[in-house]
Amino acid sequence: MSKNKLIETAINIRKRAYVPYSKFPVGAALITVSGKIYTGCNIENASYPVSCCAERVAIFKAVADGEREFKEMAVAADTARPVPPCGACRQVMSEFFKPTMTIHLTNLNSEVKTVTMEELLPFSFQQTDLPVI
Ligand SMILES: O=c1ccn([C@H]2C[C@H](O)[C@@H](CO)O2)c(=O)[nH]1
Ligand SMILES: [Zn+2]
Repeated sequence: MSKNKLIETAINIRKRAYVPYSKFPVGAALITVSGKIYTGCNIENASYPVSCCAERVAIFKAVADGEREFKEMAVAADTARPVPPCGACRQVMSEFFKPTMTIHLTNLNSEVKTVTMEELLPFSFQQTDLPVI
């Protein structure tokens, strides 16, 4: 799938967002190395902190489906600048995405900021930082 199609998919899945509290729908689309597409939207909760962002929904759907190798991601929201993923999502991305993997951050004005995982979360805490037990 092309970069533009992936972005279009991220924009479209915003329609499924469950956002009664923030009224701020976000969409994400993820391509696996095997060529499958996983989408995610944000899903909020009356207990606000239990809400989950679009990016993590897409990654968790893919991982639950047996996928662990990813190629490219797009994230879309109606923001003034290309939407910056939150810190929790950056950490989850860094668990599964290689440092060179590209993430297209976009908004509804067709502004796209393409970053690598390493640019999005440098010096991230990794499995290899844990002591060997
Ligand atoms: O990159 C982002 C930023 C925010 N949100 C969600 C979390 C919450 O539901 C709403 C407002 O923060 O947007 C995402 O899904 N992804
Ligand atoms: Zn997030």
